Amino acid sequence: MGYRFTDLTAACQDDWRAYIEHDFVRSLGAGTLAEGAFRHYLQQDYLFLIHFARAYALAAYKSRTLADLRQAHEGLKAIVDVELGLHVGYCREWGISEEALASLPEARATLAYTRYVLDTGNRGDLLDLHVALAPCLIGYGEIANWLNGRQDTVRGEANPYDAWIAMYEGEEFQSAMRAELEWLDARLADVTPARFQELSEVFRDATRLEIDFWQMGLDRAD
Ligand SMILES: Cc1ncc(CO)c(N)n1
Repeated sequence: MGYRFTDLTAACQDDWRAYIEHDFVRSLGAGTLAEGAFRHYLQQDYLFLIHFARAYALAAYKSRTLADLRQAHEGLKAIVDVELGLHVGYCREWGISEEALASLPEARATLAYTRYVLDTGNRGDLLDLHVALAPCLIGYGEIANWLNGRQDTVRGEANPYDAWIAMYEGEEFQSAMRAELEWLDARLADVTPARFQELSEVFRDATRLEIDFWQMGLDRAD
């Protein structure tokens, strides 16, 4: 007993590395990612963020304490008021209008991932839901930091995807990631080995679905 977040990544080390160090991420960092792949990813990520916001609404519903309710409320507000606004603005810079976003067909990888998170939260409790969301929030923060530590990563105007890295290395996202790590470490500290096993399966499945999300971008799959 006495688990913490790093035990979840350790329990699916190969999948976790395959997600963090995916070819999509590497080529985005090097600035060599095909524009069409990035555009497809951005469009699907708009749909992802809408369901991500719904997952925070579910977290509010699943909350037993005012502190948890507040945390879910803050997460929902951050996605709806800040992240989605930024995303729409960012898509516009890439020539994707809000009307185009509103009428997008949802790719299977987006459907699978977002509905998996919502189903896991519905089936389980608040901890299940947070563990299903952890690869998103903690993973993207770790990806930005991993990219920054690499020789092959190109920053500034020479990389058309520089703003994407900047968003996830930024203090706002990084502090949300640290808060999530703290919350998870506190909750995982007193779960039983059997419960940890259940949670590590949720974490691994969500991580595999993040891998599919990157691959969907590379393949422009629908
Ligand atoms: C698919 C996906 N995972 C995580 C994040 C981080 O919020 C995102 N925007 N999209």
